[in-house]
This record gives sequence, C-alpha cells and structure tokens, in this order.
Amino acid sequence: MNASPLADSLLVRAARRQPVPRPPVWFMRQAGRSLPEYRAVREGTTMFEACRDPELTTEITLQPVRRHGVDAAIFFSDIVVPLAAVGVDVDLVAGVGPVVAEPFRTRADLDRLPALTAEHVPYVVEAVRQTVAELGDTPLIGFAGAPFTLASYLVEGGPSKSHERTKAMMYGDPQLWHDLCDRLAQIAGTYMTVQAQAGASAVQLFDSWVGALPRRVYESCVQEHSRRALGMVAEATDVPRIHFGVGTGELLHLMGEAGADVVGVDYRVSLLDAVDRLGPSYAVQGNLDPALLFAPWEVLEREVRRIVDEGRQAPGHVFNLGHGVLPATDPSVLTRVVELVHSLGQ
Ligand SMILES: Cc1c2[nH]c(c1CCC(=O)O)Cc1[nH]c(c(CCC(=O)O)c1C)Cc1[nH]c(c(CCC(=O)O)c1C)Cc1[nH]c(c(C)c1CCC(=O)O)C2
Repeated sequence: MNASPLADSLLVRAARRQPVPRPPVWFMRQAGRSLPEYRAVREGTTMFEACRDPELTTEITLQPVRRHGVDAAIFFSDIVVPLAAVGVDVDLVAGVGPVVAEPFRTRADLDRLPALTAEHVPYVVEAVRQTVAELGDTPLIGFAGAPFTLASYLVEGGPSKSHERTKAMMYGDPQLWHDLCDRLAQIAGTYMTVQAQAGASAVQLFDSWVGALPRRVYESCVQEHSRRALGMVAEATDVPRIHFGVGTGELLHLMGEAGADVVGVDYRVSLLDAVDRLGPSYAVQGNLDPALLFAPWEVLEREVRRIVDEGRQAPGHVFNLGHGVLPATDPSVLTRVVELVHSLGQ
C-alpha cells in the first residue's frame, strides 16, 4: 500500500472530509485550448504525440498551475490513451473527440482489448514522476475514463448524444456488455493505479456520459464495473478517489457507493441537494456552470460565493466547474475565480 503523497494538501484533506480553512480549487480541462501557451506548445503535434512525450506532458500539466495558481494539477492525457496503448485503433480528432476505426459490436471484438499493464504506458509513469517532482507542494490528480463512457466511444465508434448502439448492446446482449465492461474496468483501474503509484495524490474516474442511464440500469449494468475500477486503486494505494459524471443528479448516491470519496456534481444540481442525496459519507466537487465564465463579473462573483457557501454545508468540498473549461473561455477570468475562492477563507 503506497501512502498518499501530500496528505496535508487542501485537496486531499477536503476529499477526506477533514477540516480545511477554504475549499481547494481546480478546473476540469484546465490544461487545454483556453490557454495561449497550450496552443503554442501543441503547434505541429498531435494529441497522442503530446500524450506520449513526458517533457511536453509535464509542461502542459504545469501551465494552468503557473498561470492560475490552482490548488491541484490534472495529469495531461486523455481517457482513450490507455485504449490506444493496448492496441485499439483510435484517433483524437480536434473539435470532434475520440474516433474508433472499427467500432466494437461483437464478442470477437473483445480480442482487441487485452489487459493493460504499466509496461503499456511507460511514458505515463515517466511523465507523472517528472510532473510530481516539478509541482512540489501542489497535488497531481490522475484520471481514467469509466467503463460506461469508454464503452460508449468503442461501441458507437465516436461521440454520441443518444448512445443507441451502446444501449442496444447493454439491453440486447447483457453478457457481452458485462464482459466488455469487465475489461474496461481492468484498464481504467490499472491506468489510475499506475498514475497513483508514480506519485499522483488523488484520482478521478470520469463517467462523463453515464447520466444517459436511469438509476435501475446504472445499478444493474454499470455500478459493479466502476466499483471494480475504483476498488483496484483502493487496494493498491490510499489516494482519494473522485467520481464524476454529467447529468447524474439521479445517480449521485450510486456513484458514491461505487467506491468514491468525492462525488462530482454538475451544474444542474445544487450542492445542497447533492449533499441531501449523498449523506455524510462523501465530499462533493463542483459545480460552477462553465458558461458563467462568459457572464459579467458581478454575476460570476455572486455564483462563486454561493457555491462556496453551499460547499460549507457539505462534509467536504472541492471547488470546480460543473464540467470542463470551454475552449473560448478567457483565461484571466479563471485566474480571477481562483483568487476569489482563495480569499474566501473562514
Ligand atoms: C469525455 C472525455 C474525453 N476526454 C476526457 C473526457 C472526460 C472529461 C469530460 O467529460 O470532458 C478527459 C480528458 N481529456 C483531456 C484531459 C486533460 C486534462 C485537463 O482536464 O485539463 C482530460 C481529463 C485532454 C484533451 N482531450 C482532448 C483535447 C482536445 C484536443 C486538442 O487540444 O487537440 C484535450 C486537451 C480531445 C478529446 N477527448 C475527448 C473529447 C470529448 C475531446 C475533445 C474534442 C475536441 O473538442 O477537440 C474524450
């Protein structure tokens, strides 16, 4: 069991529901197209080239920490990096997202999904080590895509709003669905564990699209697989686990039960309602609407203060957006939000 590094950081303390003078703040997608320095270093490099280059990965991960002074870094990678590492033919198309050359539809397709080991991702181990060394006192969050969200990309072949082929497999061939998710759980669990063992202080499991499912189906088709992925991290390390999805108001408690310390809340549900649904055993993360970063400062300031106030009613609160930073966001507004949260100590 690896002890959690930076156990006294605000992030780890808030995640463990220990008292903190103010909430830690970081932003999903804080490293990315909203930053001119990101666009500059990415010029002429594909997303996968950047993800497989430890120097570049380290630089991109550090950029938002330097610029905004956020209380945590998130490792620069993508949820499909471990799928590509085991041999899946997947591309990251700018402005679109992951595109899978041959979508997964039959049992024979499982042969294209071998188990992930640390040897598949040496550049991740190297980049996490370098990043952690350069971050000093700022914790690094490792992450993976959850089985449902990864399965959706594999089965649909790309981004989908309706997830029709994914649901067709889930309802029509449950055994194949469970076998696919079992492999994806191993991949997600290993990917997070590798990052934690290389020095990440926390991990986040992104089940971005699972809000497309009713509670009953989450329970019977998804929860056990996310539980396995999070359980692999818990067995190997004691880093806190964050579990996030979009449109998951109905699923929050089940996502906590799947093995989270912190449940991510999107902007559709108030933190007070989230705490009601979750009870005392979980910290919450969120939940400023990323679109509000385009609103006048007075409006934004009021919302940030409201969220920090609501977070004080939670057993633990990590300030974040309700989903990722939009590419057109003015980065100086993000810096100002960080300064405001930092000024709101008790
Ligand atoms: C669903 C999902 C994906 N990837 C991810 C998720 C879960 C988070 C969420 O719900 O938003 C996770 C992800 N992807 C990326 C990060 C890195 C770090 C960070 O959050 O700052 C993280 C945490 C980098 C990236 N991943 C991607 C980019 C953009 C590609 C580029 O800059 O060339 C980045 C910075 C590509 C990608 N990959 C994916 C999408 C939807 C896209 C965007 C497509 C686009 O609009 O161009 C799949």
